[in-house]
Amino acid sequence: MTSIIEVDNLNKNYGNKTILENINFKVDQNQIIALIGENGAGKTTLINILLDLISSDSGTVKILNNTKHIKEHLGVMIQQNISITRITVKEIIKLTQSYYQNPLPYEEIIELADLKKLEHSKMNQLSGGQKRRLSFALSITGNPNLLFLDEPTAGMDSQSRTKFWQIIANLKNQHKTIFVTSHYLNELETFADRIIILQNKSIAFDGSIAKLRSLEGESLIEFDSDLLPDLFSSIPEITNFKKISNHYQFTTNNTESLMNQLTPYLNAISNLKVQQNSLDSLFSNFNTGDIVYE
Ligand SMILES: Nc1ncnc2c1ncn2[C@@H]1O[C@H](COP(=O)(O)OP(=O)(O)OP(=O)(O)O)[C@@H](O)[C@H]1O
Repeated sequence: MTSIIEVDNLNKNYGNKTILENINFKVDQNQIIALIGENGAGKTTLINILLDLISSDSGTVKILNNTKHIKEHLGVMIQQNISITRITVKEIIKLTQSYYQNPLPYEEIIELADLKKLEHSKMNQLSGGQKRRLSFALSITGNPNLLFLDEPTAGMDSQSRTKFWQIIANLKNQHKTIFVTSHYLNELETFADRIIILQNKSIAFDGSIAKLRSLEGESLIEFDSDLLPDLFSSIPEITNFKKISNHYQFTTNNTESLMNQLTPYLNAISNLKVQQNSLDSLFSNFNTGDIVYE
């Protein structure tokens, strides 16, 4: 299978500050890839390089095998909302359609982006979440094979977010590839096939959430206790250990054995919770060291 994105030995500096160092990855068709990292990790910089909006210092990027008319097959939702006074939602979508040879039909676009009720509103009269939906509408107008979405659901209410992700899942079922950054990790956890973590300028993890769980701990165990941390911190089944005030948080790949070891202390423990490790907690514990006290 040919890769739809190929990045080799990519490096980017701003002045004497290194932002991205030796970035390598490939993306195949028909996947939702989530790029995650803390604020300032370099996600937008990487997307902007992939889109050829800024240049790298070294390395190569191949998008859609560098075929002609790449732009015809690319959809982009950048982080900033664009707003032009006096132009309506309908006008800007129609204008955008005119740039493509085979755009999606207008009715389908506004249906997908849930903009029917707003089609005669002026762009600058839209709320932040509505502007995001318009931005999404414009990104899919050309019926692209590859979609880049930078913080697509920022500012959307929870109903719009749920609907948005259902649409993205449908687009994937139509063999589209979606490359997305977001700080809403619970959304990515449900929909992303692959997680790329950017940390310390490099790709620190690249794989499925199942792989991340198997490395970092399948289960998250939490409880409150005044017992001393030394009682727990050396239990070998713990992959990550965190204590914040009297709140304990463990991750493990062997829940049963760990629970057995907690049994003698149960009457000194309250609010015990055992759950599958979420992407949110996997990410916040990722590379923080095995034992953390705050
Ligand atoms: N034009 C620029 N000139 C100098 N430094 C920049 C420029 N653009 C970004 N940076 C720096 O590059 C780093 C990466 O920024 P970037 O916007 O790519 O991060 P990000 O992971 O997308 O962050 P966020 O989650 O906050 O959107 C930051 O330290 C930022 O200050």
